[in-house]
Amino acid sequence: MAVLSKPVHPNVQLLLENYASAGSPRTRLLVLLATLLILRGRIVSGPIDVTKVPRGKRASPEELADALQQVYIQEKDGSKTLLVPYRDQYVTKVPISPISPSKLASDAPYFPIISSPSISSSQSLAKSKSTPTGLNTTFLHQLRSIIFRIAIPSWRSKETLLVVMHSFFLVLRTVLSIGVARLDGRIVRDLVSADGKGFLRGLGLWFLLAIPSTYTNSMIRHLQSKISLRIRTRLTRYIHDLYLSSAPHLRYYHIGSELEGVDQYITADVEAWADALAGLYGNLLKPTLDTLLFTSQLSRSLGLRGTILLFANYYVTAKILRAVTPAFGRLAVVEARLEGEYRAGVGRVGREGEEVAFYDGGAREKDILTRAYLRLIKHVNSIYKIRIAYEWTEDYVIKYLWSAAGYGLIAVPLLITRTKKAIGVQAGGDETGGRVDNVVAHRTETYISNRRLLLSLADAGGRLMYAYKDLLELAGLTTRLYTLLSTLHNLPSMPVSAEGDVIQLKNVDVVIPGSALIADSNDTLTGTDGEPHVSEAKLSAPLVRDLSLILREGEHLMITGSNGVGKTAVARVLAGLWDAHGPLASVSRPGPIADDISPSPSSTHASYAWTRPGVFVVPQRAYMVTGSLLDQVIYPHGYAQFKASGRSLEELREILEAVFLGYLPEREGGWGTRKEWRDVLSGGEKQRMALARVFYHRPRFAILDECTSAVSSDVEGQMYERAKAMGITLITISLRPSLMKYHKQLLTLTGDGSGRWTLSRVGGAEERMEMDREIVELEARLEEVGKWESRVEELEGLLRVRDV
Ligand SMILES: Nc1ncnc2c1ncn2[C@@H]1O[C@H](COP(=O)(O)OP(=O)(O)OP(=O)(O)O)[C@@H](O)[C@H]1O
Repeated sequence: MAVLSKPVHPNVQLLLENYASAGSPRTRLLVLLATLLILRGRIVSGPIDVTKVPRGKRASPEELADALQQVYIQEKDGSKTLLVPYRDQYVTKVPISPISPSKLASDAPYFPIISSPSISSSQSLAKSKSTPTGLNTTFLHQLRSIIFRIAIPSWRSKETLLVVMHSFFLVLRTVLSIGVARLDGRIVRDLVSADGKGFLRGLGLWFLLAIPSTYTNSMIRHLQSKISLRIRTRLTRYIHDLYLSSAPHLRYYHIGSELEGVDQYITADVEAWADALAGLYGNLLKPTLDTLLFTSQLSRSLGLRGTILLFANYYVTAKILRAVTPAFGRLAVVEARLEGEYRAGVGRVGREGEEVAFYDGGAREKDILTRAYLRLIKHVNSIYKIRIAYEWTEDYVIKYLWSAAGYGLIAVPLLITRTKKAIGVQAGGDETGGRVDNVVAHRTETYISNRRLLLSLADAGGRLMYAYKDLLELAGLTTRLYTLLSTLHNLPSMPVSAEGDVIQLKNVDVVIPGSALIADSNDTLTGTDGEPHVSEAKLSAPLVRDLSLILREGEHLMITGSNGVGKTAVARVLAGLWDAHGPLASVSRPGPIADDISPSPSSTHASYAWTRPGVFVVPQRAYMVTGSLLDQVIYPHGYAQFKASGRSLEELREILEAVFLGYLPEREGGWGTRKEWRDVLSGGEKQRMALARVFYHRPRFAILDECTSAVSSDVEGQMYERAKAMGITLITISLRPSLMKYHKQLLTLTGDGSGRWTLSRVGGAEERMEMDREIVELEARLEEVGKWESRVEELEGLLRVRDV
């Protein structure tokens, strides 16, 4: 274990030696506690996977600059070490090991979708697995899957060590509580029997015992927070790996239609679940232990009758409280959902602020947000109301009923057993006054100890009841978390298309996925690969029917057709975002290819080895990533990949100049400037930046989806020519006829609802016929010009006559 491999602290060495030579058990106990105090720091710092640069060693400016640009070190085993700047002077190294696909695949069977028969087949995946949230076997199954597959995957994990330490301190606290109860009784006994020395000794011990007691309390809180944080980290990393999976899964893309408010699930729900689980362990273990130990302690002095009464008390209490406990789990689920809706509303206004401002839509947005907030608050208020009755009953039962029962139980030994003995002793007539005092002192000691134990017992009972409520809330949160995980695990992935040198679509029906992700066993056909495939009968009419085309390098294609006809839908199929339907459908795409690239035809820079992506899509809405100006150009690559590629800033500047954005680094204060680029760049600048990415990556095929609509025609033309000169084959989706001349093929989607399409060569017979038709039309119109002119003259003549 890493903790034990560290050199032993000199103070610990000294204490261990003292421990060996210590005489009395009490001294040994004190030495042991002091040793634990010193070891604590080392044990607790053990499970953290953040290695700090040694204290005092500051990072060099280069290291800091690298860290600021999010550089990571790629390790040999495939993991990464992220360099995170901290306190402006240090760099923290955070090792990140991605979860292997085989681990994800082996976990998938543990997260099946639980379908409810009451849900109709047309409802989505997530809705179909809404399960009752209570303490039932479903909950246990879900909890077990999340804990043992993700949160604490192995008994040798650091989380286990933390749980063991937490358990140790929880037991220690209970043991110390019993010690305190005993000592309390002893002090009062010495006081009653006027034993000054004993009283002072007891007081001294009291202060000594206070040290480990208070320390134990703070350690319990500390370890609980640590466990919660570690569990949250594990879950978050796991979910990130699943959620942000690359093709063919693209779960972040497909989950949108399945689960609303995914951000709420990933952020707030994961945190709440980790907190609830870590808190519940302590809240359950401690009072359970307390109840067991205190009960065994009490039963010694209460005798059989008292013990039976004590258990009768427990039974009645549990019955009453179960009857009045509301469905906290279900309430927690609804609260989390409403919280998510409100949060999503606030996020939307933040994102679309400018659009809302142009419409001056603040008042309308306020209405929407207020409505979402009021729905949430109404629910939270109703929970508070439900809680009043529950907490009132709980307080009454735990505080007053238990205390009354406690008095009764204490009276058993005092009034019956001991009184008889005392009377018997007094009746003997040979007792001295001192012995009577002794009896009273012992009776007081028993009373004080028992009373303290009973108070602690009442406290433990209260905590157990709270833990029951927490358990129900955990059940609710578990349902939410499980819903997220099972949805992520069960999203059908797109079939991997064949790789070739050309883009080829054969007999493809382009269909809106809508009902395409129902993984219900009744509606889904399972393919030979075990992945769920969608029943064809469920799908709506195709936007484009039986599409077949082959696109070789250099055969630039333009896709056109009226709005909403399905042009982008074709691009989605080409990019592998949508499935290709049809009994004989097949898609093949070119894969990445290694190439030696010289930066630009005119450049003096040395050429470099570069892997050109097969297909690169520039979407209709320009996307700006969080990060520096440099990050915008190289997206989806990061700074580390840029550095590793050996490409230079000079080359990036050339690329920006090619898209007429050469002024940006100066205007924005350099390549490293971080801004909200979505707002800083104009619409046209964002579109040019998107083309700069195409020039940077140099894909074999680039799909440009109306991504130059805000760029002036001359600039657009120059960018098109440059892309072609770089050897990029263009697939342009556009309604602008002026772009046709840069392409060799034209795919026209007719858009009459039949899904028909035509593929023609630009400048080919069909296009010439089209032009001829247009010329005939225009000539016919020109012939009418003479008639219109004479009519104008006629009208002007009439007006002149009227004026006279
Ligand atoms: N995720 C989706 N869910 C439901 N319908 C969708 C979805 N995506 C697209 N559609 C519908 O499919 C049709 C085709 O959409 P597409 O974006 O391909 O149109 P387009 O031809 O590119 O139009 P435009 O020229 O306006 O960009 C539209 O009617 C659209 O409403």
